[in-house]
Amino acid sequence: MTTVPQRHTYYGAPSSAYTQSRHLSSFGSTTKRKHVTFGPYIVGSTLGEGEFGKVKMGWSKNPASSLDVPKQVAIKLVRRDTIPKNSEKEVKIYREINALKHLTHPNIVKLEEVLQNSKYIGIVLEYASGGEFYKYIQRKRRLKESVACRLFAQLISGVCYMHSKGLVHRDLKLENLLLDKQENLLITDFGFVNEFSPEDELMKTSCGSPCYAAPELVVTTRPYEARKADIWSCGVILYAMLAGYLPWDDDFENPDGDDIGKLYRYITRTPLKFPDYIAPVPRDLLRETLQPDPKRRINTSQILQHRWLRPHHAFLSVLPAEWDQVSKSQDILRRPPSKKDGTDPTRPRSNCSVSSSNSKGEKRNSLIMDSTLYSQPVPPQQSQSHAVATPSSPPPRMRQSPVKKNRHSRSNSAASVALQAVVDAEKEYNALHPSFPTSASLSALQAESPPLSSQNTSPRLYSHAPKKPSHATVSSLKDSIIIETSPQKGSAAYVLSPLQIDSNTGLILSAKSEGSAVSLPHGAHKLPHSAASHIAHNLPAHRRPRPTSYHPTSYTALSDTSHQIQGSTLPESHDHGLEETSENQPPMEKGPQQMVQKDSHTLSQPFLDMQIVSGDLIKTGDDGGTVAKKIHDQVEDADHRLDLLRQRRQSQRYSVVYDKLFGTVTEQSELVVDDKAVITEPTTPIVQELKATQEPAKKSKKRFSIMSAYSSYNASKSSIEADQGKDKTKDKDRIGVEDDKRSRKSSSRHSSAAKDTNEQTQRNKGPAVDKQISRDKQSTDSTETQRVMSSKTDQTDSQSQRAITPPAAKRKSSLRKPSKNSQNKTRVNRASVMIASATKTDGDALNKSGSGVSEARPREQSTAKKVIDFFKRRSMRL
Ligand SMILES: Nc1ncnc2c1ncn2[C@@H]1O[C@H](COP(=O)(O)OP(=O)(O)OP(=O)(O)O)[C@@H](O)[C@H]1O
Repeated sequence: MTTVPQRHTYYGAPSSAYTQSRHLSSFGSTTKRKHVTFGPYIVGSTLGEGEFGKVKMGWSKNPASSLDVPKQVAIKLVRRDTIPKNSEKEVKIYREINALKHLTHPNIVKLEEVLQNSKYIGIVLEYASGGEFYKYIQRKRRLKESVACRLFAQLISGVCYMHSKGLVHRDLKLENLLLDKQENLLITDFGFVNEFSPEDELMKTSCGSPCYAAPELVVTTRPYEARKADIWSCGVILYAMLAGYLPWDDDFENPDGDDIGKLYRYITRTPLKFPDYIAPVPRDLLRETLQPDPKRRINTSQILQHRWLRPHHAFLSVLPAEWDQVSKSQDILRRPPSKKDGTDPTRPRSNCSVSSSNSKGEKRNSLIMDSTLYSQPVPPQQSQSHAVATPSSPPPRMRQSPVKKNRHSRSNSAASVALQAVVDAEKEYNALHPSFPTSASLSALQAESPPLSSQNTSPRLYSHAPKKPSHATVSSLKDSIIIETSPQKGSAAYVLSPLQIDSNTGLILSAKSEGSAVSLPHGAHKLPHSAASHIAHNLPAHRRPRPTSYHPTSYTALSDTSHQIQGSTLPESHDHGLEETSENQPPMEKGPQQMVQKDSHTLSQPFLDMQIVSGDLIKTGDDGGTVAKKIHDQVEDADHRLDLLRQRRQSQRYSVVYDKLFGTVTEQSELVVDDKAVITEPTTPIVQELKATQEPAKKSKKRFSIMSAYSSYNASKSSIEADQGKDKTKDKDRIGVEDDKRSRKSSSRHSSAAKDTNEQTQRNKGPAVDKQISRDKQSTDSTETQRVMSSKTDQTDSQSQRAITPPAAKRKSSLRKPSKNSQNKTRVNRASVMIASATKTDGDALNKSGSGVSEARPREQSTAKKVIDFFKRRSMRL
C-alpha cells in the first residue's frame, strides 16, 4: 500500500522558547497566513536567482537548543523537472555539490546539506549575509588598498586550497563572490569546477565569463593550464577591487563586449593600464597575474609570497591540511554524540515525513545515483556534456531550451555594468560640479591628510612623507614603504577571542571572547562605527565622502538581510514541491533518511546522499498572524539572543582558525607609494601569437563557440562577418563614441534595426550631444582620457559608427521597464560562458546559441536602470 505523505502542521515558532516569549495575540492579526518550509527549514525571501533557479533564505525550524537562534541558510532550489538526465545542468549541479562536499575553507561557501523531494533539489548553503561582493565594491566605488589586500588574500587562500584539492573553479568572477557577516569573502558557484590531475594539468574546455577568462582560453586551441586561468580571473577581480572597474572594459568599438573576438583582440593588444590611485606594489602583482602569457604568469605559491600580501602571510601560510583539521575540529566540537537513531541532534529536525520514494514509488534519489560525474576520471571535455561531447543526444525539450540563452556576453556581467555605471556617473557628476573632487583628487587629499583618529584603526595612504604612527613598524621596500601597524590592546573594536586548543587532539576546548568584540580575520581593522562617523563628521565638507555612494541595496532587498527578514516575501504560493503546513495539525517528526556526510565520498565515487523530504515545500497555516512578522520577531529575538550568546558565538570561522593557529592578530599594513601615471605592459611573444590568431582574415575560422546557447557568440560571428564584408571606416566622431562609452553600461541591447533608427536619431541630435560631450570632455580625468585615447588609436579597423548605439536611444532603453517576459529571464545573466574547445566545429555551437542573440539582457537592464534612477534622483536632490 502506498503511503501518502501527510501534510503537517507547523507551529510557527521553532521552539517553545519562542512561543513562550511571543504571544500569538501580539501579532495583531487573526488572518490565516501560509508560509513555506522545505524539509527542516522555513523558506523566506529570495536572495537571488541563478541559472538553476532561485536561492531562498531559510531558517532552521528547530534550533538545536532553546537558546540557539534559528540557523540561517541559503537554499538553492533546483526544480528537478528542469534538469534533464545527462544534461549539462545535471552535470553542473552534481559537480557543484560534489566539489563543495570536499571543500572546507573559511573563504569557500559551506555546504550544509542537500535535500530533495519530488519537485526540488535543495542545496543548503551557508548564508552569506554580507551580500554580493560586486555590490559591496559598487557601494564603496572602489576598495581601500588595505581592504582589497585582505579580501584578495582571502580569495587567494580559497583558490590555493581548492587547487591543492585538485580542483579548479574556472568561473571566478565578482558575481561569484559573496561576503559573510564580517565581510569575509566567500567563493561560491562551483558549477564549472573541474578536476585536474598533476600528470595532466591541461584542460581543453574553455569556460568562464569573457571579462574574467584568461586569453589562452579564448585565443588558442591548445589545452590550457586551468590553475593559471583561475589566477588570471583573480587578477581581474583584484583590479576591479582596486580600480572600481574592470580592466579592458573600455573598448568603445565593442562597448557591450558582445563580440568576444573583438574583446579578446582588445585584451591582447591593449596594454594593462592603471588609474593613478593604484599603488606600485599592487600594480606589480596585477601585472604578474594579468600576464597574457600563462607560462610567464605568476603561480599561486608566488602570489602567496608577494610582498603586497605580506601583512597576511601568516594567514596565507595555513596549509590545506590545516584548514581541514580546523574544520574537523569545529565539526567535532559542534556535534554532540549522535543519537541511537543515527540522526544528528544539531541538525535542524524535520517536521516532514521522510520517504525514499515519491507518490509514484520512484526512488527519489535515482536521479542522483544516475549521475556519472566523477565516476571515472573523465577528461574535462567529456565531463562537460554541453561543451564538446554530449553522451547522448539531448531530448527535444532540452534542445529547444536547455538553459537560458545569452548569458555570457561581457555586458551580461551585472558587476561590470554596475561598476562602469558608477564610474561614468561620477564623471558626469564631476563635469557638472567641477569643484567637486574626483576619485583621484580625493585619494590625493586622503593621502595628504593627517590621521584623524586612532592611527592603528584608520588605514591611510601616504603619498610622500608619512608620519610614523605609534605602534608601527616601518619597513622599506624597493619602491615603497610599508607601515605595519599592530593592534593596540583594547583599542581595536575587533579583537579575536583566544581559544584553548587541545594540543593532542586539535580540538577547541573553550572559546573566550573579550567583551562584545566581533571576530574578524587577520586583524582586519575595520573602523568602529563611532570612529567612522567621527571621521566623517570631522572631515571638511569638501573632503567628506560623497553622500552619493550608490547603495544598490536600497533598491533591492536581495542582499540586505534585514530587508529580507522584514519583508519576508514569501515564495510563490502554491509552488508544487513546497510543503504546506498548518498549525492546527501536530508536526510529524521523522528522522532524515539520508544526510550529506562530508568527507564520506570521494570525487571518484559518484554518490550524493541527500535527505529526502516528502510533502514538498510546505505552506504553513498560521493562526497567529503573518509569518513574515513572526519570522521577523524570531529574528529580532534571535538578535537579542545573539547578544547574550555572543561569547559562544565568537568562535567564528576566523577566530577559531586564527586563535588556533596564531593566537594573535596582525594588523594590516598600509602601502606608501608614489602615484604613477599609466603604466603599460610590454607586448609579449604570446600576445603577438594571439594577435596573429585574431587577424581579420582568419576571423571566419572561429575556434570558439559559446556552449549551451547562453552566450551571444552568434552576435560575435555576425559582427565578424560584417567586418569582412564591409570596408573598414574609421570612426571620426569622437563625440558619439565618448557619449556611447559613458552610457554603454547602462544601455540594453538593441536589435540592428533599432540601431539604424537610432543612428538617425543620433544624427538629428548632434548639436545637443556635442554640448554634453564637451562637458564630459572637460571632466574626464587624465587617466580616463588616456584610456580613451589609447582605445581610439587602436581602432584602426573600426566600424564603430555602425556598432555604436546612439546614446539617447540607449538611455531610453535602459530606463525602459523590463517586460515580464524579460524579468523571467533574469537568471540568464548569472551564467558563465562556456566557450567550446577548438575541437568543436563552429556550426553546431553557433546553431546552438543562435537563438539567444536577440534576447534581451534584463538583469543588467534593471541594474542599469537602478543606477541611472539613483543618479537621477541624486541630481534632483542636489
Ligand atoms: N550562500 C548564499 N548566501 C546568500 N546569498 C546567496 C548564496 N548563494 C547564492 N546567493 C544569491 O543567489 C544568487 C544566485 O546564486 P548562484 O549564483 O549561486 O546561483 P546559480 O544558480 O549557481 O547561478 P549562476 O550559475 O547563474 O551564477 C547570488 O547572486 C546571490 O545573490
